[in-house]
Amino acid sequence: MAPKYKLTYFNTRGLGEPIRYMLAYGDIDYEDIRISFEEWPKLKADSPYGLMPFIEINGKVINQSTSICRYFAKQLDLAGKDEFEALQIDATADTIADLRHTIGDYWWRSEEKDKPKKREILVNETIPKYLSRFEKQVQDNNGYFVNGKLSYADLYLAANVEYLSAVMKSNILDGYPNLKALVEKVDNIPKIKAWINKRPQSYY
Ligand SMILES: N[C@@H](CCC(=O)N[C@@H](CS)C(=O)NCC(=O)O)C(=O)O
Repeated sequence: MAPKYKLTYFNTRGLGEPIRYMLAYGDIDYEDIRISFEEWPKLKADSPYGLMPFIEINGKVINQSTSICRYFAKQLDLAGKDEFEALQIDATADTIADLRHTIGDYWWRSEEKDKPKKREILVNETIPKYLSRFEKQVQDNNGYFVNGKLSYADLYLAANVEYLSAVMKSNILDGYPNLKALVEKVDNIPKIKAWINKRPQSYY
């Protein structure tokens, strides 16, 4: 029997969307549980490490969004054909997660008075540092992050772009044509496209 999955996260894209992309790509059935910011404090103490997202798999609860993506990626043949390819894919996804964490720190965990300076550093230094390297990697790999074929790192970028662009209040991929083309390719995979068309609306 197919495992029973329940994914719990805020009603945002944020750290939940990469997992939802994997589930959509694999056409995997799951319960998409969305917790409001008001409800969350009541649930926090009973969650693993007081953080979301987490997934329940046949009654067992597991945290860490990127690990959960990788778990599904392995089942969907998106995690590499051998150990070295898997390492390249994992390193790419973890680097995207690093960028997301830095942007998240600025937006969610900074004092208002510090935000303008932090934003300036992000826009002028941090984001270009990451995206220019990603751009070259995709250019060198025939339109994908690793070895010219789709992997979960590609889905991971695509699933993060709207959230990060919402935080930065501009499309973070402007000026990076290879990354834009990659995201468009991923978002046009029929099962991903169907998910994008039916998913609940959210700003972040
Ligand atoms: N490394 C973890 C980070 C989890 C995390 O920071 N979750 C944030 C949401 S974006 C959270 O639950 N914040 C609520 C809180 O701190 O109460 C992952 O990728 O799953």
